[in-house]
Amino acid sequence: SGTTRPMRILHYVQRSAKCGDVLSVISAIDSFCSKVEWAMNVGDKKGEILDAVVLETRPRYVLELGTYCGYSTMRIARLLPPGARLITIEMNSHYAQVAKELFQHAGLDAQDKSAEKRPAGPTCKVELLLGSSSVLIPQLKKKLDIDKFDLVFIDHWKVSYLPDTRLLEECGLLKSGSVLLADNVTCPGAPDYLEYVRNSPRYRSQYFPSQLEYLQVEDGVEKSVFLG
Ligand SMILES: O=c1[nH]cnc2c(O)cc(-c3ccc(F)cc3)cc12
Ligand SMILES: [Mg+2]
Repeated sequence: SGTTRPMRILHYVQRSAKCGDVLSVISAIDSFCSKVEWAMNVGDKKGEILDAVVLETRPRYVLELGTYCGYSTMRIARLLPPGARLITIEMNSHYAQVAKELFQHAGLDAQDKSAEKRPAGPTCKVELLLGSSSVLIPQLKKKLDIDKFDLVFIDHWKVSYLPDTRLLEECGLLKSGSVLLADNVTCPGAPDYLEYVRNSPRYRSQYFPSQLEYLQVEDGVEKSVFLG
């Protein structure tokens, strides 16, 4: 089969969203995925919860686990002040490539950190890392000169939610007040992660009920504040 789903999203956006207009790219993805073909973006309903948490947290350092086509990356980036840094990790190189092209269409100042040709240091807001989160998380402090994250959006593979959270703790990447926001804690579900953040004395956790992107199926996001 010729094209992939991410490519079909990209082509629809390139045809129908205004260049340099990140809101029109976000709404074009939502209209494609609600009218033409479902895709695993956080979507507009859970996206509004994400927006509210970003605005409330006013983060300077953000980590996203699971870029996919970059829909939530763009939702977050549009709400960050200049000088803030958004690191997004994707292990699928095709997804990462499509995300980069969507960022370009949106006029988002993004760079592919795995590409050597760009100048060193944070010249822009979004830094896309290609690789496995479990391999890259322990390298963030040294490679990217990051100390702690104010906000982590967890939206990759459900079996990695808990081990990667433990890894963030062990690598000293969370500070008292750091916020974890996890997508899909109901569908497909991340039961071991939920059990951990809801029972650990080191987190104050809150569930925001919503619906699975573009469908009438129950899902929700879990906001967990690290208490140090
Ligand atoms: O694998 C996923 N990663 C990140 N987000 C996801 C997401 O929002 C939804 C789903 C998903 C949900 C229902 C279904 F029937 C099939 C896939 C998967 C992921
Ligand atoms: Mg998701």
